Amino acid sequence: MTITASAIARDVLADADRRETSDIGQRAAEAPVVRLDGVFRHFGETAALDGISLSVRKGEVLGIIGRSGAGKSTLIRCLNGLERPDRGTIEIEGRDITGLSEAELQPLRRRIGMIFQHFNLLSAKTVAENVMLPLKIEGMPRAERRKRAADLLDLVGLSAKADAYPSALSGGQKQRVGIARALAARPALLLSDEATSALDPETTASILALLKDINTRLGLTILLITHEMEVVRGVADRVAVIDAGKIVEDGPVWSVFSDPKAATTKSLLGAIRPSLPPAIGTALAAGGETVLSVDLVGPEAATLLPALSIELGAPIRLVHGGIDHIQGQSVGRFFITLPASASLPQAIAFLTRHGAHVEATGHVADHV
Ligand SMILES: Nc1ncnc2c1ncn2[C@@H]1O[C@H](COP(=O)(O)OP(=O)(O)OP(=O)(O)O)[C@@H](O)[C@H]1O
Repeated sequence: MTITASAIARDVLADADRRETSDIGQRAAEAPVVRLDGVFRHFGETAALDGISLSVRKGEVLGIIGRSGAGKSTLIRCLNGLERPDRGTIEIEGRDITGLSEAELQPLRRRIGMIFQHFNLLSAKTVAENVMLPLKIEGMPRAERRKRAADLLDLVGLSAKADAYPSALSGGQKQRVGIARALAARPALLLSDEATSALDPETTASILALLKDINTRLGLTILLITHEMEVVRGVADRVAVIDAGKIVEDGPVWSVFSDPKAATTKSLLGAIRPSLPPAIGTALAAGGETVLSVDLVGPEAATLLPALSIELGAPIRLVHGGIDHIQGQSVGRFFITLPASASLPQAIAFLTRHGAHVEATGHVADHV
């Protein structure tokens, strides 16, 4: 579905800018939208958060990924003030929220729009009424609320469903309503808590495309909490991997995907990063073949293998892998074998000279 640029996009942007220079002030304009510094939250012996330091810049989409029990929910609860850290600071738009009273937290919570796995829509209210609810709580006049809800439903491509009830919507449509509602109060941050986990892959892709569209057109900062690398890959600029309450890896998505360092990252990437199927590896090794795994990021990923063939004067065989495109980068991961006549050291030297990371497995000695 294509969502055309609408007045709401300009309106949300203009409003966000006004807030920045008036309500929040110059300090906030320069500060990250979210900043955590040395945040600890222990439950007895369990370190749910074990010294988390993290910043989310304005306009950035940050994916926080971790397995079950890694500390994601505790992090979310700390961000919206439902949980207080034992130690450390949490700043939202430059303001430390850790010492604030419940009353002081209320306006700050409105700066964070949230979307959830199970949508959390009110079943007795129509789609438009659900979107208007945060504005009603804010005290916005009814006519203004209706106009803003209509604009937001236009933004998420659901104008035709304004008067429908949630029970008449598909999961993807419900999440679109959730997104419209989360944006109603013009938040500084959209916090997505496993928002696509209950959706099928196609609907997930359309929701991620919508989030990316909103991020691009409105400059909205988005924090995605997920256990799925596909979600991070689809929409995030940067990914932070959380494990046992610690950030074990943090970097641009293309970089982490092409060269994961932490064991947790490698394991989480397992399903979507090509790895040589064991049966193929075993068969090749039994046949005395050397398998090279070759990782390369950049435009050369597309030309590297033909160039290697020319260098060696012999055909090489691609047995697994290919080129992925992440954040505009070509991320190549290939598994190749060389003919027995080719020089393995020459191949490795050539690939390394062209910036590839190479590992040899199998009957390496046969070639040397
Ligand atoms: N209120 C609590 N009391 C005791 N232990 C807790 C509490 N909340 C969280 N924990 C523990 O802290 C750790 C982190 O939990 P958390 O719910 O933050 O993980 P998670 O990454 O959100 O997991 P999931 O993806 O399964 O929701 C877990 O070991 C959990 O058992």
